[in-house]
Amino acid sequence: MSNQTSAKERLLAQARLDYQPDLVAVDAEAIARLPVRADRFSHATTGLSEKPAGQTHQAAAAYSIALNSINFMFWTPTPEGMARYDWNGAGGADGLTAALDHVWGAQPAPDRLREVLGSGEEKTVIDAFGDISMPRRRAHFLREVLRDDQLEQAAAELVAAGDTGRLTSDDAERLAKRFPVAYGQDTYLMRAQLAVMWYAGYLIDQGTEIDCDVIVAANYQMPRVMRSIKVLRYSPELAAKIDRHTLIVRHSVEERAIRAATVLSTQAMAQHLGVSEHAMVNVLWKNRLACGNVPHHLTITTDY
Ligand SMILES: Nc1nc2c(c(CN[C@H]3C=C[C@H](O)[C@@H]3O)cn2[C@@H]2O[C@H](COP(=O)(O)O)[C@@H](O)[C@H]2O)c(=O)[nH]1
Repeated sequence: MSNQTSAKERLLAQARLDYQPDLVAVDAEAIARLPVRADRFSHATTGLSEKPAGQTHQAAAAYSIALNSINFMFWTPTPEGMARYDWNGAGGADGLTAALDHVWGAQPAPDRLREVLGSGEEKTVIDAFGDISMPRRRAHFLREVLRDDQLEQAAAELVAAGDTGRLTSDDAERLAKRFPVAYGQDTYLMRAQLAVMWYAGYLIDQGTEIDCDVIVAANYQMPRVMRSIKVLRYSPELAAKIDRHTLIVRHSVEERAIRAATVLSTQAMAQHLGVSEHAMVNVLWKNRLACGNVPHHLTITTDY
């Protein structure tokens, strides 16, 4: 592993180490049978262009970074399994986005966000987002991101990277280094890459050509979708655990196996279909509600 040059290569290498096909296997034959329909694939449209933060590249980058610092775990364990996060009728990440927009207000710059959520106090998160899991952790993440002019500096860096026409996992790794608490704890850089992908999606919506090279699959929705389309094959024991809503411990062999298989199958599917990995994940993400009530694995984590 001496000549790894990019963050993406490092995270693919991590996935190969964590891969446990006895627990979760990538089904190469199922992938080979996927119909090639390149017309269905595109970048993620996030609606950021229509928001106040969409008025400038700098503000859009800041929004992408702030939002994704707390884009994780939209469920809470309950005796029956779990309860999903909801904000005024919008569920999961969509609910978070709606609540964040409310705090952000009408100005492009993140000043109001800093005013309302910069203190690091748990109560500010509960007031802004309602009944959400891990409010203390989210408050700490926001405090780090909103400290001094760190967010503005990180946004300026992302804008400069975007100006080169190419955004990659290396830009996500830079975010993880700048914000070790909010972004630096995940070996798969899931939310950091999502931040980069949001900004890339914004630029593409603005008509800018961007080569975006990230893999944002290691969350709880992607493995669920991939299981339902049979691209991932779970061991009967692990499948039963997930179906029974048994918690899967963070960093356990099982959790790492799930995340690894998700990353590797994203790469394999994208290669088979001749599309980028972010477009691959985006089409699965958009169709995640179509796989009915297949449960997702429950890991208490701030990574995704
Ligand atoms: N690959 C990929 N993963 C994504 C996103 C998003 C937010 N995007 C949308 C929001 C508004 C716009 O329409 C965006 O498209 C959240 N996640 C991850 O999923 C999990 C949340 O799932 P649920 O509980 O069902 O919302 C959580 O781990 C979160 O980190 C994405 O776009 N791509």
